[in-house]
Amino acid sequence: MTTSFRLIVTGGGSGGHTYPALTAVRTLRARLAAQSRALEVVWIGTSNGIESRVAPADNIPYATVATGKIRRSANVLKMLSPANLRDMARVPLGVAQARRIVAGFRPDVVLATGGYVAVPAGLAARMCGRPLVLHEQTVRLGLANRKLAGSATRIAVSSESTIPLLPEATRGNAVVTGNPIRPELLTGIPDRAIHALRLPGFDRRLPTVYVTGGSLGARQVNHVVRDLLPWLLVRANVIHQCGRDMYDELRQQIPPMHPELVGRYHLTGFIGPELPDVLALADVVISRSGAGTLAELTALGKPAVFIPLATSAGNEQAHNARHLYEAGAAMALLGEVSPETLRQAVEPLLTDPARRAAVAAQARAHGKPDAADRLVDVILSVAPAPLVPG
Ligand SMILES: CC(=O)N[C@H]1[C@@H](OP(=O)(O)OP(=O)(O)OC[C@H]2O[C@@H](n3ccc(=O)[nH]c3=O)[C@H](O)[C@@H]2O)O[C@H](CO)[C@@H](O)[C@@H]1O
Repeated sequence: MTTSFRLIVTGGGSGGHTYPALTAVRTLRARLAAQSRALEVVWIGTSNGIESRVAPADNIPYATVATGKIRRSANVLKMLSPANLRDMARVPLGVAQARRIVAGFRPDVVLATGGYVAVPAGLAARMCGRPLVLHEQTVRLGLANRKLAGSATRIAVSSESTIPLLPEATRGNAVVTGNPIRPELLTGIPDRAIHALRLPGFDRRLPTVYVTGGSLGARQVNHVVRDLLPWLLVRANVIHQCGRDMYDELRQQIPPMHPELVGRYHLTGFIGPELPDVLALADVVISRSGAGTLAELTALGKPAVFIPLATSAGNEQAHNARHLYEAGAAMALLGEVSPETLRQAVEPLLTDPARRAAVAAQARAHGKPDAADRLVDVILSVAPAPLVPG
């Protein structure tokens, strides 16, 4: 092997920030291995976010730094709440800790994928003079990436429509890569999901609906699906991912139903390694429109009904959902969210296979399955040239 490549990756808090980073690390590792180079990597994340489980499971050395989650509010008194003041005081500590890690490891590149933990490591990259690549999953920059944009060597974005929204001085550094998705998501096998999740009551003559509220689950999606279950389960099998924290509460609220219908329903907090197979089994998806899920569903060409998070900053999820809806690539609840509006949106996808196929084809046309490779191109392009033994 010649010289190894050193990467610091930082980002997390939710699946949306974590999985693109993980996919970039794996893709970079494979690319370097093909050139007989090794990857040395350290992930700087939070102590309890999804990344704290995902990175060690992939044998990626993991470090935490003090972070401050600033709770934004128009109310000055709320901004100055004890929790916010305590968290703001942690930011300089986190930067000092991240700086020690960056100075000691001397990475060729620092990759930051968003979430408040990315701020100290991104600032440390600049202080130590290391190239910083940001990756943004959504159309408008998240808070962490906005803070770091001026320090970035390159800003990798998921959509062309992000570039005009960047601070003017940084637009020249923007590159459209798309949002990396885990390659294994494209290789699922439906029958494996039936065995792995133990679904003997599923009726294979019926379509299967996968319900997902994003990595943390979504109470609104859970409730509207719960209320539509008696209607849905007559027509479909349902796998319902509701979020780890909401599982116990929701389990208690499932309406009493005929045992045959109950057998067609599977409730779970989080789908781990079975996700590729669950997606392969799904004929229709009911989902929040977070950027990660959207990138995955379009790459797979899955017909979906989106229920956007209405309060997300800049109404990001509604924007995502509307964009696909207007292209005929998804159904979306853009106004009232109720069991009845969900029924109206999902019924044509369940009962009309030609309609389902048409929406699926449009969805696939919006996918960018090569985003990880493009992001790795950007990372390699800003790295200092490797030392070649003379
Ligand atoms: C509530 C919130 O703040 N949502 C934001 C968060 O979404 P959040 O992280 O929830 O959602 P995303 O859709 O971006 O990503 C979810 C990721 O988790 C994975 N997954 C999900 C459920 C599961 O059981 N198993 C699993 O592996 C999905 O496959 C996907 O890779 O980050 C996104 C990307 O910055 C933003 O667009 C969202 O607005």
